[in-house]
Amino acid sequence: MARKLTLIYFSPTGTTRKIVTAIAEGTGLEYDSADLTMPSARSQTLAFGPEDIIIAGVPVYGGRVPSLLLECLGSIQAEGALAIPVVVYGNRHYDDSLLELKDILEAKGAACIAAAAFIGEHSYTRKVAFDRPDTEDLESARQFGYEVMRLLNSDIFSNIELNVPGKLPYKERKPAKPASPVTSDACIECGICARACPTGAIDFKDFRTSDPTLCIKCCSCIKKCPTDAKSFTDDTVANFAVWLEANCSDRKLPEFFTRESAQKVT
Ligand SMILES: Cc1cc2nc3c(=O)[nH]c(=O)nc-3n(C[C@H](O)[C@H](O)[C@H](O)COP(=O)(O)O)c2cc1C
Repeated sequence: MARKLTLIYFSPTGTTRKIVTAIAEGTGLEYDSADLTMPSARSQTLAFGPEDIIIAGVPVYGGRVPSLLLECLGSIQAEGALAIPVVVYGNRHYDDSLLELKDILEAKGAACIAAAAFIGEHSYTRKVAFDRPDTEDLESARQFGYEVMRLLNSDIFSNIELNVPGKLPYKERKPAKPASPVTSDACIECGICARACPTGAIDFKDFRTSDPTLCIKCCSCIKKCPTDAKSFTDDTVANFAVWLEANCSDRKLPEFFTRESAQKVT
């Protein structure tokens, strides 16, 4: 069967987009993209069928799939489609996020054939997983895409269920204290921050003002600001960044899961 590949992803600071794009390149298939980062894109209903392969990529937030994606992902129609859930995390851990993403896709009727967890520079601090995904990560992602297609096209493609790490109940979502970045005098009012904000939290009439109740602390505005004018002074973010720098500096490696790898283990 001729397969149609679609990438679905949410990626405020761009690491998830880089990974799913590299996986797609590795498959050798042409592909379409549904970038769910901006609010308008999240109101579309995505529909797929048996001829489709979906690569769904999300960043890990608190060990889970970001909650603002749940409604959009929950409205996908994917009966009979093949799916590859992918999470990208900031070198701490991905906890139950990969299992949660797999469960969401399967609840919509997709069959998950492979999955992966990759590492991206942490949203909160450039010092953790600095500049990842790097060349090695992107090569691993392309290789993973290639391998999935090889398995799919081979006789050994099995029907057994895909197993990924994670447990039920999923890690509890802790209510976050409302906060948003502050803006220094370095701001040149270019508006890149407001145009890049996935929740519309930054005021288009005054780029220095943002709504803490809408901010999801994704750090898109901070990382995209050309003059480094934005930062979090909020204790929880600043303290957590210090903790991450002290405790998560080891280089973690991407992990891959296929039905065939599960078969070898059993
Ligand atoms: C609100 C929030 C929560 C996060 N939680 C985790 C986490 O639980 N584990 C982890 O390793 N990284 C965590 N991260 C880091 C991101 O998963 C990581 O930086 C990812 O590469 C960002 O993806 P993006 O570039 O596509 O936005 C978190 C980031 C944010 C903004």
